[in-house]
Amino acid sequence: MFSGKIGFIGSGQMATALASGMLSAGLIQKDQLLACDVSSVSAEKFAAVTGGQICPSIAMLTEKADVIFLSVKPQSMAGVLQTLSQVSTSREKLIISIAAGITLATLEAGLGGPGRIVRVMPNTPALVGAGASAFALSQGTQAASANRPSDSQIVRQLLETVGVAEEVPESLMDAVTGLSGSGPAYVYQIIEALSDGGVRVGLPRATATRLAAQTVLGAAQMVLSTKEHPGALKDAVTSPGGTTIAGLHALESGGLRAALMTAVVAATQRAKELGQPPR
Ligand SMILES: NC(=O)C1=CN([C@@H]2O[C@H](COP(=O)(O)OP(=O)(O)OC[C@H]3O[C@@H](n4cnc5c(N)ncnc54)[C@H](O)[C@@H]3O)[C@@H](O)[C@H]2O)C=CC1
Ligand SMILES: O=C(O)[C@@H]1CCC=N1
Repeated sequence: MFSGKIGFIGSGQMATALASGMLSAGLIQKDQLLACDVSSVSAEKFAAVTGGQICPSIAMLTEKADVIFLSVKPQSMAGVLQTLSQVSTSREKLIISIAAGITLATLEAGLGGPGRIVRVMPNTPALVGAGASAFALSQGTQAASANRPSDSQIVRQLLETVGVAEEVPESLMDAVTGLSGSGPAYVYQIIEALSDGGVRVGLPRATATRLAAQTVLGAAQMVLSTKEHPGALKDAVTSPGGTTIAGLHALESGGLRAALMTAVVAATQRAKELGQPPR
């Protein structure tokens, strides 16, 4: 259980996934959840899905919340930081940015100096408790004291409630963004393509999609549970002269592995670009 209030500035896809995951896991109740958004459509959708309270302003949310997620697009961050820096109580709050590319230095500069600031890269499977997040702490985060956990412990608790969480040096946050932040979209394309393949060889669509998704889930669980190298697990599926090696040969001819590696590199590069100040 978490006893404080959690606020989201920006109540879109990722905020809704995190909030819903925390509620489903029983970490918080809906009366501990706040959000504010410039779009009333987005705010109302968040309230309808989560039951959280909508605040009319960033100032009001900041007064009430103990932990504040900055969950706007990177392009909207400068304006949010400017508004937040003018709310005197913001310096006491734990501020967690989930924006791709936005550095701790940019967050500190925008908020008027060092503070309780953390950079997190979550992903949308947090909605179903299967998220993969990484976080990097700024110098101004608080250590534990007799009556209070450290900011690091708070962030880890929030993220581990909705999946796995790794603390990483900030220099690796763009790489995390390119891999696990964007990664669910790569895997959805893989599942869709596998399903298309199943339909191509005669399976009904619903059956094909279910089998494809469960195959991805099962293979991922094998990697995590057995701790075997993925190549060794692949070898265990692959009979000499059998069906799997025929399929793997086709994947190699299509450049699947190179395409996935290039996707991670391209997304990492884009995260770096998003963190640059606009020209
Ligand atoms: N969608 C994803 O899978 C992931 C997104 N992120 C990061 O999360 C952040 C949000 O992304 P999404 O949820 O996908 O975007 P989104 O577009 O669904 O949500 C952003 C929300 O912020 C609101 N907003 C814009 N300016 C605002 C302001 N000044 N004050 C209050 N609200 C404002 C928008 O109206 C919108 O509802 C981004 O920085 C993104 O890099 C990180 C990991 C994964
Ligand atoms: O596409 C994006 O920019 C965001 C960041 C990671 C996932 N979605």
